[in-house]
Amino acid sequence: MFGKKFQRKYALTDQGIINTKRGALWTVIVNLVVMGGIGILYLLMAEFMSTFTSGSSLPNAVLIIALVVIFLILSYITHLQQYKVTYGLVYGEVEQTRLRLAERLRKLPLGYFGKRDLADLTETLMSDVNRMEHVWSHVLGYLYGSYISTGIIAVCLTFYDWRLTIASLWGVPVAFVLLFGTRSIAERHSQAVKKAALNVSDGIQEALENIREIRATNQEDLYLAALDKKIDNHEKIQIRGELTTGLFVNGASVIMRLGVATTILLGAWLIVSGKIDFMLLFLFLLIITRVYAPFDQSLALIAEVFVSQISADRINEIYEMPTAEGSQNFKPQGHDIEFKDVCFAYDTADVLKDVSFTAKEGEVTALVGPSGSGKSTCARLAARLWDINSGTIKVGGIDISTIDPEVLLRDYSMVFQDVVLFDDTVMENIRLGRRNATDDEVIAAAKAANCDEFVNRLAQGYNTLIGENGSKLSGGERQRISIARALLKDAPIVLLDEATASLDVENETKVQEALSRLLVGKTVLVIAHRMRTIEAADKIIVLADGKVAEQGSPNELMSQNGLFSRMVKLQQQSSNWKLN
Ligand SMILES: Nc1ncnc2c1ncn2[C@@H]1O[C@H](COP(=O)(O)OP(=O)(O)OP(=O)(O)O)[C@@H](O)[C@H]1O
Repeated sequence: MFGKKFQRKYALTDQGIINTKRGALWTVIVNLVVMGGIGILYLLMAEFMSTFTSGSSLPNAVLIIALVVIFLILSYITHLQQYKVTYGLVYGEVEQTRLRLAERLRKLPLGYFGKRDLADLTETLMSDVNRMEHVWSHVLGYLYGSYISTGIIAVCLTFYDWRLTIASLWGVPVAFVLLFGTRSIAERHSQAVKKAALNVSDGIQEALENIREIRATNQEDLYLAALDKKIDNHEKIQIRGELTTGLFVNGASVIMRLGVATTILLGAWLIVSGKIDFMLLFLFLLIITRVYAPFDQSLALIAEVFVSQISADRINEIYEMPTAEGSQNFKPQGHDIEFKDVCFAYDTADVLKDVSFTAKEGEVTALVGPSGSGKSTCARLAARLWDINSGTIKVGGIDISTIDPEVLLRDYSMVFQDVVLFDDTVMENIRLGRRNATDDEVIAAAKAANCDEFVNRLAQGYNTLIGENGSKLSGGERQRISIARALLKDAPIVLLDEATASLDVENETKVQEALSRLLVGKTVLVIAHRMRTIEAADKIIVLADGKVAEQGSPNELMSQNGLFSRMVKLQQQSSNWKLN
């Protein structure tokens, strides 16, 4: 009952499955204790009845009180224990599940994040886990414990009268068969509700992210109307879903309770025909009122069990996604980056086709080419941010697909177009480059990246909070923080993707000076549209449509009169830059 399939079905951790078993066990104990109370009530009633009918003496009051007190104490202890196991331990399970998800996400290749949108992932981490929490705490232990205790009670009752046992309990399996038979309908509705809810959160997130563009293009009304439509649709689908599950759940509850009617009818007939006495019917009536109670609670939440299946599937999808793993032992012979026949596609369309080149240690290798030719993709693949489809990428002779990305990235400093900053101070954002750097080292790197000038203007200097993703800073300031981070890290491989694109000429010149100090002796892969940025490159790889069109020194390429020389000439028309 509580095997691996059950664990996967409800996305439980190993500890979670143990807790669920405990919850079910304590539910069985609670239900049996309550049945014991009903048994005491029955015995007392039987004694009183025989006093009235045969005139025997009344039962001993002390014994009655003792039995009631024992029942109350047992009931209190078992309920408390059941509460602790089913509710208390579930919070630990929620924590473990979120940590396990976060750990998985940390190790997933970046390609995964391109395929699933962030609102969807946040939904899994927050709402899906919350929904599972409700099922773990309110349903699983109660439901499975009730199955077991009802089975035990049914066996005991057959010793009294098998006919009445069937008459009183037939409704339970029939109700559940009906409910699980209509499960696919409920699940379909749940899926539709979930999709509509995601559409709403996507719409809200999109509106918040693009608020500037929406205002700038006067699209507010249009956006709100579209969002309104999504919210209305969600409401409509939700009401339809609630009605459907309500119908099935209440139908099942009514069928279960029909057992009371059949027990009374059969019991009355058995009494009239002299086969049982009234007290036995009374016992059955007492018991069935209690047997239905835990099922009622589970039935009310059964819709959640159905919906939870979708949440569990979404959680399992993250658990089961192959992570980017590899050896912890990375001892390359130097840091040459070698691409050999590399093919890569983000989805189905090939972005890189048989790309081969070597970026040598101590040299600056520049990737140039038209927009969309695959330059940034090459830089990302060089750091194993994605895994390639075929070919090999080696660093210092070691295939990087065999190395744990976290270990590999220790040897990389990266400055990309899309700078990622955290809602923390300037100091801590730069320190991300090297966690154990002292304040003085951070400030030295910041000065080298020309951050000092704008940091001194901030209210709390280096201790100023810069907002979500550095929203309080300009594009150029954010880029300089990213460069300071790379300077601080001082890794043997440096990837620069449009690293100075957001800087004005004066700042660019200063930062280029700092960068040129950083780049000495390193393996540098640089991407820039502005030829000025790559004029000092030792080697140039020209990409066109995902293929290497030309490669060589700048002078060699200029003399070939190919794509590179055309690009340089085009830029010369708008500036006076000259090669050599
Ligand atoms: N995350 C992604 N998912 C799917 N396709 C992508 C992704 N990133 C880039 N692409 C596609 O891959 C191709 C190469 O993109 P890439 O960013 O490498 O080009 P690029 O040469 O760096 O362009 P640019 O000079 O404009 O920055 C483009 O067609 C782009 O649309």
